Amino acid sequence: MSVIYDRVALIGLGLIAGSMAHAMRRAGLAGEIVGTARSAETRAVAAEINLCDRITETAAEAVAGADLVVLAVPVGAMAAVAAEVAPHLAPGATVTDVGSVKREIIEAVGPHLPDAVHFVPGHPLAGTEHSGPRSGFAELFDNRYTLLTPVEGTDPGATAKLRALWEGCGALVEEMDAEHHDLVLAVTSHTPHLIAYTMVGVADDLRRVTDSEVIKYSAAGFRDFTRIAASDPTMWRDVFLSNKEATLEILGRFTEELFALQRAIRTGDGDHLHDYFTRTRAIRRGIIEAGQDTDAPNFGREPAKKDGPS
Ligand SMILES: NC(=O)c1ccc[n+]([C@@H]2O[C@H](COP(=O)([O-])OP(=O)(O)OC[C@H]3O[C@@H](n4cnc5c(N)ncnc54)[C@H](O)[C@@H]3O)[C@@H](O)[C@H]2O)c1
Ligand SMILES: O=C(O)C(=O)C[C@]1(C(=O)O)C=C[C@@H](O)C=C1
Repeated sequence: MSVIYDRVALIGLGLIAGSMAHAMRRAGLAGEIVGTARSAETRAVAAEINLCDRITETAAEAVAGADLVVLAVPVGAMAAVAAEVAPHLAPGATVTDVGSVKREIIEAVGPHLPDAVHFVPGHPLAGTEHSGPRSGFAELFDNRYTLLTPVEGTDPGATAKLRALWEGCGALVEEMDAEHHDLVLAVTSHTPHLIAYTMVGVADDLRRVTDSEVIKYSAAGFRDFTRIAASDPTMWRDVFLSNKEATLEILGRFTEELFALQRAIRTGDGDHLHDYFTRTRAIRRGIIEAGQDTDAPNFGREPAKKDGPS
């Protein structure tokens, strides 16, 4: 594969930016990768593991002369970072982000950017519960979707170039309206995370079951919940605060279904439970048939990675 952007600036050097750096290098997609992070410790680790070709102290320095700028910080920090880099962006550059929520980022980031740059928001649907500069790996995006949510009037050439970069990183790319993205992700990612956080919280609260019993006897289902519930607290706080409406809508539906199942258990309605579980089993089979097998090595089940500073 050949170079798509001469200089890519990564703002924030955690799981996603780190994985992009590895994936871009794997395929030779960037002439130069420049990275920056707000903490000196993160920058030092990134330099130590040679994550980027160059590390700068400030975001302003990182974006100078870059033809692609990737905002890879928590959703709630996107606007401030955009405001900081805006005066230093090269005319004609593309700015993208990797945030898990799209509408609020577009509203918060868009107004800071000069007319002379292209803003193409994005979201790779791939991750792990780890964070920080040591957690990234080149295969993270392989065969996983990245959704681009360009706003009306975005230059199709800028979107096509970003699509090529993500494809070069191994991703399957689709375009989607930001509002719809936020609803879909509330169903497939945000609410499931909230449920995992809750279930692990319940186990923690249940004083009749000791912590050591939770650890010793944790069955596979609960273990999966604990992996998800170990995800970065700042990232997930921002996701829920930013995707409030869609998450609350899905949570409302979830609660209704939960009450129906609760009632079926109380009244001994085995048919209801059986029918329900038959329907949900078919969804899992559909995911596997579509090639998005959650047991595949790249579905958040990579060998343990160390969390680094973030
Ligand atoms: N982790 C996932 O599974 C996943 C998947 C897809 C998208 N995302 C999105 O990608 C973005 C980055 O997530 P990540 O998992 O790489 O996070 P991370 O914690 O691994 O890295 C975040 C980086 O942002 C920096 N940062 C944190 N707060 C900041 C602030 N206030 N100002 C400037 N920099 C700040 C940190 O120092 C770090 O370098 C988030 O917006 C997240 O929603 C995450
Ligand atoms: O496997 C995981 O750790 C994830 O939860 C990754 C996951 C997801 O929900 O699928 C989490 C948040 C993102 O915005 C994208 C991907």
